[in-house]
Amino acid sequence: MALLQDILYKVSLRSVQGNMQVNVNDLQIDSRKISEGSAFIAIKGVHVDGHQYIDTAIEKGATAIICEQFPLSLKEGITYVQVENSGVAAGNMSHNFYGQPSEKLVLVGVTGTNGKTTIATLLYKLFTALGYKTGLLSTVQNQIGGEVLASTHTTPDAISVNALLKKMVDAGCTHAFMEVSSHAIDQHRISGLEFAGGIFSNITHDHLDYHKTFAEYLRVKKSFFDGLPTNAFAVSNQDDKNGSVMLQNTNAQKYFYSLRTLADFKGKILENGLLGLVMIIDEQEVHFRLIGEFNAYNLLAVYGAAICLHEDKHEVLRCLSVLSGAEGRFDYIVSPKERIIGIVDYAHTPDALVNVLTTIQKLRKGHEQIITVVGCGGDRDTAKRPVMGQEACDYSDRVIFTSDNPRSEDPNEIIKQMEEGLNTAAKRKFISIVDRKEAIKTALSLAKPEDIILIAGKGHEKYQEINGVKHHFDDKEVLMEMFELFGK
Ligand SMILES: CC(=O)N[C@H]1[C@@H](OP(=O)(O)OP(=O)(O)OC[C@H]2O[C@@H](n3ccc(=O)[nH]c3=O)[C@H](O)[C@@H]2O)O[C@H](CO)[C@@H](O)[C@@H]1O[C@H](C)C(=O)N[C@@H](C)C(=O)N[C@H](CCC(=O)O)C(=O)O
Ligand SMILES: Nc1ncnc2c1ncn2[C@@H]1O[C@H](COP(=O)(O)OP(=O)(O)OP(=O)(O)O)[C@@H](O)[C@H]1O
Repeated sequence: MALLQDILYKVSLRSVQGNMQVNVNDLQIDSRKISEGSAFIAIKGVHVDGHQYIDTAIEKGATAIICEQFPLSLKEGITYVQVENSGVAAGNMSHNFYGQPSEKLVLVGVTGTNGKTTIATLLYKLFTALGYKTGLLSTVQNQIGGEVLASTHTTPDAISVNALLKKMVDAGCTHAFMEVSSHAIDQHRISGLEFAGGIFSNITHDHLDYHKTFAEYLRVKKSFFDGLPTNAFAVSNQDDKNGSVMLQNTNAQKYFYSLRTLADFKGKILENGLLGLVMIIDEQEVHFRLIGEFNAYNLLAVYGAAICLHEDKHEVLRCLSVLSGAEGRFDYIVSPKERIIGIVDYAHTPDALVNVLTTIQKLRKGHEQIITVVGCGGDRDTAKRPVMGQEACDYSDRVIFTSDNPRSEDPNEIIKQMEEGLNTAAKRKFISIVDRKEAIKTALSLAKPEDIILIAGKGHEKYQEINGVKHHFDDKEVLMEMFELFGK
């Protein structure tokens, strides 16, 4: 419980009708979650305008309304607060309501098209290994010093973020690492948070269904760094075309990592194989369990951030060397008899798919086939479908197009779009099997000893979303079932 006036600290107010000295029991941006004595923040969303639920919220017990426009008639006994931007207000108000938890933690945000989960998870594991009680907010899961909480978003809404950060403070966490998605930046889910640092991994074509243009996507990502305070650090990828642009207007202390040029955190890959990476970082040769060049970048980003947080470099490298990555990220199992390698990977963007396939190409001995099972999600960026279809064929010997999370779309239509524009060579390599389990089964039936099967797109997910219903589905589980079924 807190005073409305206190919760509105740092919020740009336009006008107020009613008493600011009322106690607020709870804060909500969703009228369906309102309880007695709550404050309801009306936000104009992508689908509907929250302002239309103001009266419903009052009927359910809201006593304070925060909005951009007052409703035509105001109800007695209710405090109405008009703000410039409800999304920004939601961020600041949540921060205040939950006792400004980000200021009591060393909070680091990770943004970029690919690598956020891996980097944030590695930081969580590293700082835990270094002896800190640590929190994590990620696509795969949220963690509070070892306690695992389900995750619904890459970056939850402002209220949930602050509630989770408060839980971390209450549990005695000193550090928190969180993924910062472009949707979250745009929707002000991180407004009001005090970051000790920000990390940029890379930026490529993605989420243009939401941001419309690449320039807008870039601007949104960059605004995260523009908003960092002077005492924060910003660590960026020098080898990404937009790595410098990302930090050009930040007030934070700038640092760069690179595998190619001189940088604050420079790495060199000596070996890149199925047993992991051998790298030189800061003149120290280290063996890592993670696989592939993109993970060399992730490791450098993590190393850079840890150094910015004044950790001892030898300790950091020692701890990093034994860590595995995030679940469903280049997660592989080998069949007992025929040594078929099954890789489950979350790659669901054109860039991530090429990355994982080129990594496999580099790691293969040469005689094995690469069989890829891949689909594209429904109700999301459609432009990537033909691109991913072609890429899968370019970098594999056999490809099976299948269903991902079709959501409200017809999976056959999605697959058709993946098939559109395939070149002649690609047309000879693919088949389409809409049922994902059947597709994996077929991949196994095609596989000869030591072949490599990549199942891309869903990684850690334990479900397949069809028409609003989440059906249990676990790529790795199906893969193991098929290894057994075929006795390979
Ligand atoms: C497209 C998008 O980002 N939508 C997010 C957005 O919802 P919205 O704008 O559609 O909300 P809306 O339905 O228009 O409603 C507007 C407002 O009215 C309120 N409302 C609505 C109905 C009602 O009866 N009463 C009521 O009060 C809603 O609570 C909301 O505050 O704001 C909600 C609250 O923060 C989010 O949960 C929701 O995420 C949806 C579920 C989603 O799927 N988002 C994805 C695209 C997303 O955010 N992904 C990124 C990761 C991307 C990546 O890197 O892969 C993420 O951070 O997870
Ligand atoms: N630094 C990187 N550069 C390019 N690709 C990467 C990088 N790190 C991981 N990947 C690839 O992208 C996939 C997604 O990785 P990860 O989950 O860490 O990214 P993410 O940014 O969190 O994505 P999402 O928000 O969609 O979960 C991985 O499975 C891997 O194939």
